[in-house]
Amino acid sequence: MATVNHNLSNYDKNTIPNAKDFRFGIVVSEWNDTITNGLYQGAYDALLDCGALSENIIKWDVPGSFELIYGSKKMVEYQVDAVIAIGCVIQGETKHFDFVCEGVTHGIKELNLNSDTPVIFCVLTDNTMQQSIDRSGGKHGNKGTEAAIAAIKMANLRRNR
Ligand SMILES: Nc1c(NC[C@H](O)[C@H](O)[C@H](O)CO)[nH]c(=O)[nH]c1=O
Ligand SMILES: CC(=O)[C@@H](O)COP(=O)(O)O
Repeated sequence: MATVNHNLSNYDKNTIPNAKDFRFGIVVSEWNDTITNGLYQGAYDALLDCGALSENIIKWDVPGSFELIYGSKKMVEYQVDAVIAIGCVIQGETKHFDFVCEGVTHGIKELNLNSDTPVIFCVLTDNTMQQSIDRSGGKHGNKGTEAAIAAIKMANLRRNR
């Protein structure tokens, strides 16, 4: 279901495990930082709202979305319960968009396959800046909020399965 038809940023805390015992690593791309900062704030606020402690949320910045791969790998080694990789890739004039999106998607998939720590994909891949604005605290919600909820659920699955 497309985001425009369903704002997934609204969550019911009664359906989400308490996050008080989990440590989270958040890796944030500096490209399009007005967007990525909005995504980070949405994720941070949701983690706290669901019981996470601020001292258990570690934030690292990387230059661009492609560097989320290495940054997330290093964060996994930091012994957190889940990693959130935050980026915003916006179509430019060339095919570079395609390669960055494909690369970061594949890289984060590999991290999930090859480590025991869930890495949540919170990378916007948009055609326009407006689409990014709408999905980082705008009319279509905040993908950072959604990523935080996914991180809590996956950290809980990792702990209890
Ligand atoms: N155009 C965007 C980029 N490009 C930079 C790459 O992510 C990477 O940092 C560079 O290729 C060096 O390895 N990154 C974004 O996050 N968003 C963009 O729109
Ligand atoms: C995703 C990108 O790297 C892209 O925004 C860069 O813009 P351009 O394709 O015009 O060089």
